[in-house]
Amino acid sequence: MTGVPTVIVHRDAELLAQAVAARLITRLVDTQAARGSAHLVLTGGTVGIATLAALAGTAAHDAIDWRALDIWWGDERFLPTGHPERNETGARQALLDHVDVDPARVHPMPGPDSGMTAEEAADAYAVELAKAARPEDHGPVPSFDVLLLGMGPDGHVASLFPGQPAVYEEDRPVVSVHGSPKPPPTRVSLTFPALRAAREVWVVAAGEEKAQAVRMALSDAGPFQVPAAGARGRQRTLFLLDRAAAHKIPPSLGRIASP
Ligand SMILES: O=C(O)[C@H](O)[C@@H](O)[C@H](O)[C@H](O)COP(=O)(O)O
Repeated sequence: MTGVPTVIVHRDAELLAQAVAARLITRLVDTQAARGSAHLVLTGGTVGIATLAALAGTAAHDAIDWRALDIWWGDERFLPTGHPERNETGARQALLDHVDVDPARVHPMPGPDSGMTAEEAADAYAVELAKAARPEDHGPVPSFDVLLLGMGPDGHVASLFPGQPAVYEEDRPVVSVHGSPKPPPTRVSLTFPALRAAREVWVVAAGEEKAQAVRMALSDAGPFQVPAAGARGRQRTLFLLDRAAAHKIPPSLGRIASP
């Protein structure tokens, strides 16, 4: 797990989404050039989906080999396929329906229409992740090249909410979540062990309401109290923020890029 995250601040939420999309193109193109394929984990939330829309809106997205990209989700609302509140629905509408992905390499988390409970859906996703893992990966999930995370005002990432059972999970890569403080109440989420298998974790946050959680996540808060404090990649962790979300960061953090 890496040490101190790199913080990059952009003028506003719109530029942040464009900049993260551009960064994603470069990262995925470089990864595919080096290894022929890549694993990307998507997030829900307004900033996460805005990033996908920005990616769809730039012609440069065709530099990515969409047929050689495995797409996963960090969490999912436990709702039927096609439900407007599913993270998958948002991702398909914003991006995936507009690029030539290989359907066999798009891995949505199952919903209740699968006939499974949330627990069974979590177990099924863990099996799918394990099938995609290779011997050189660190554990039962692939070494995700980029794992995107939005962050809530309480510092939650994926569906790992402060003090809830899922933040204490250290063995299973995927769990069900009940009683989520952010509706809907039932979800499926990657756990910290799965998040930390990623080569790079990118926490993307915008807005004044995130500033205190950003400050705590970059200071000495613990991951159970502020889950974003536990979201760290094996090689690199980025906090990609707009100025409003960054304005409470302690000066002690050192130089912050602010294009
Ligand atoms: O299912 C979800 O809701 C997301 O995965 C969640 O983790 C989201 O990314 C954050 O709550 C930030 O959402 P906003 O960007 O909309 O504040």
